[in-house]
Amino acid sequence: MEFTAIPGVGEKTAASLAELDDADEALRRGDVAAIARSPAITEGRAAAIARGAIRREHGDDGGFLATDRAREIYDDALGLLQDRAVTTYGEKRLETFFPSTEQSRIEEVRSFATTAMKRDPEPAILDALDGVEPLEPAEGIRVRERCIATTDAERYAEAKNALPELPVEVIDERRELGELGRSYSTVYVLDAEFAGIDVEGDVRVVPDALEHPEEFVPERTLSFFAENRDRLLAAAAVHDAAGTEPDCDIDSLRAALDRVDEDGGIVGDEELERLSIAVDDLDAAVSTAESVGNDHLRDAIGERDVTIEGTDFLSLVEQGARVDSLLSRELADDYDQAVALAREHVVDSLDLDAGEAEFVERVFGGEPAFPLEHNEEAVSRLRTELTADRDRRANQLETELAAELRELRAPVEAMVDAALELDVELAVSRFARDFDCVMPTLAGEGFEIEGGRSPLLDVPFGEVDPVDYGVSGVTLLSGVNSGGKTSTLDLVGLIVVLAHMGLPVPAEGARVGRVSELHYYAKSQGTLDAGAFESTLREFGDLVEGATGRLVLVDELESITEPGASAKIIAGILEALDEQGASAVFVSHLADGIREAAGFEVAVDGIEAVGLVDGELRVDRSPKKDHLARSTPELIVEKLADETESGFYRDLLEKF
Ligand SMILES: Nc1ncnc2c1ncn2[C@@H]1O[C@H](COP(=O)(O)OP(=O)(O)OP(=O)(O)O)[C@@H](O)[C@H]1O
Repeated sequence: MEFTAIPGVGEKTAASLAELDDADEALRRGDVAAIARSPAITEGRAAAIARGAIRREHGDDGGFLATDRAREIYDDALGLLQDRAVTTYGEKRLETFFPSTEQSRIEEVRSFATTAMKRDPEPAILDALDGVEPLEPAEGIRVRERCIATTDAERYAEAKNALPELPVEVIDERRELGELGRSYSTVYVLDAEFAGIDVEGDVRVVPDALEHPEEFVPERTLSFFAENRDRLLAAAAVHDAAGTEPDCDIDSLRAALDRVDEDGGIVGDEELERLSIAVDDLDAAVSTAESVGNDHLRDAIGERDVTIEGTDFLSLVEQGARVDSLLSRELADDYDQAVALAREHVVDSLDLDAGEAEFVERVFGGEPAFPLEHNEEAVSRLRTELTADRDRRANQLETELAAELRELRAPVEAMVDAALELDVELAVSRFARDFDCVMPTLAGEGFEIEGGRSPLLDVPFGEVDPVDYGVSGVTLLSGVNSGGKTSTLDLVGLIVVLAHMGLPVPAEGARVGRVSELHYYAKSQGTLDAGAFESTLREFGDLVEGATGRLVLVDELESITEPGASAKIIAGILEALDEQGASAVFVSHLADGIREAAGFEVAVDGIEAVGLVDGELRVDRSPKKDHLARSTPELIVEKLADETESGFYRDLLEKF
């Protein structure tokens, strides 16, 4: 796919997308997590890019939500869905659902939503989802004990690129390989001509290393699993709770994770643990061994009567001769024993094997002396030996485990993706259950809603009265104050938006005709000044141009100017919309005036008060078709006329 062809994607973002493994697939599926894995793309931006890509694929021009209020209704719908997602991924992924004009897109989401609605959002699954997040690649790995070596400058650059975690050394001659062999626990040589070379250390000739670099940095795989451990276990728990079968064998995954520590190191290998402890405790062991030897010598000397010949004594006094000579003669056996004790302590306390013990021979020994002292150079050689053995052992185990884990990499990614996708499905399912939704039919003109209940009202959802309402063509909606006219428009807007998103709607039944654009105008706050009035009129002028296929919802447009002028303007707009076969619902208190001014028979529906109880209106929330509802003032005058003898109220009533 040409990424720059996606709306909102420039050269820079396209380059970031190109770095993804399978950007086309991620964009097609709206996989926000995969898109956000690309450098410099946040999750929020990823959702916008995915939306752009989906629009492009389905040929959607993105113009469905044509006004601010229409966009607000969409935002509210999205908010209700997002409130029901557990993961941030789920929230972002839901943003890739948008009302579309294209049948193919609507069908795609409808089939997703139909499956989703069957899912049972059990609390155990929702709890488990809490820890699931998209997997992160391991970063910041630096390997110091192994290196890559090559004689070729070009391969050097390739190696740096393919294996950024390892030091890469350029060598001129084989002698240098020996030096590297001494400095690193393992050297990987890229040049085939060194095959069979015999140099000190662990030097391996691996000419095809750059073709499968991950095998040479097992840390990459191990860190990936270590860093994502919680997410992986959470995703596994989601599948357990949901009873779904992920692609990956969860038992193998758990067993493998038990073998990796939180830093990506190996756990549970006795030999590696022995070597690691030996390296760490070497200095302490040598120092204690020295004390053990010296304690022995001190006791031996203390218990001994030393006879010193006169000449020796003189030579000691006159020439400052050292006591060592005396020691070697008098205490040779005790000294040997002290050395043996010290060596034994090092070997035993560090649990050294026979080969390593040989190095200890050189740590304590030599001519008898007091106090007994260790040979630092020998300690250092032992340390180098133990460290190299430890690193080699670790590398061997890491390589083996990483090879096993690499097999699991794709399956665990699929497992986490499936868990995250389940969150999106469960959000849709919870939305449908919380608001008693049904899948609408998309057919015909206008809309027909049965038992619709808006979740956007300021009353708890349980207390919302169901509304039946259907419109085909152009209609005025009249009704008492606070009867629910605005709420009805909101309900229609919400159901039309959700239906065009491919999602279920909060109603017992709904048929929605496909529309090309939703124009919803909220009630204006008071009369407009001349300039604002002119620009509003221009807006409606544009609206009625090419209005076929549009659904227009307008709330009390009369408030923009004086009632007489308003009625004429509304009548003119309705005429234009009617001529073009658009669907429209205009809420207005000026139904009579509009009808008079209109050049065609304008349909009027009404939200009727069923009575006044304790000064409060009781209304039937479902608009009556072809019925001009009586206004609140009329109802009150009627009440007064009924209650009193006064002819004034009866005369007043006559005037309505
Ligand atoms: N279907 C419903 N179920 C329960 N309560 C409702 C319903 N519809 C509206 N209401 C309540 O009535 C109130 C007024 O509704 P709304 O603003 O839609 O009336 P309106 O007819 O547009 O009023 P006005 O003529 O003053 O603009 C809402 O705030 C809500 O509390």
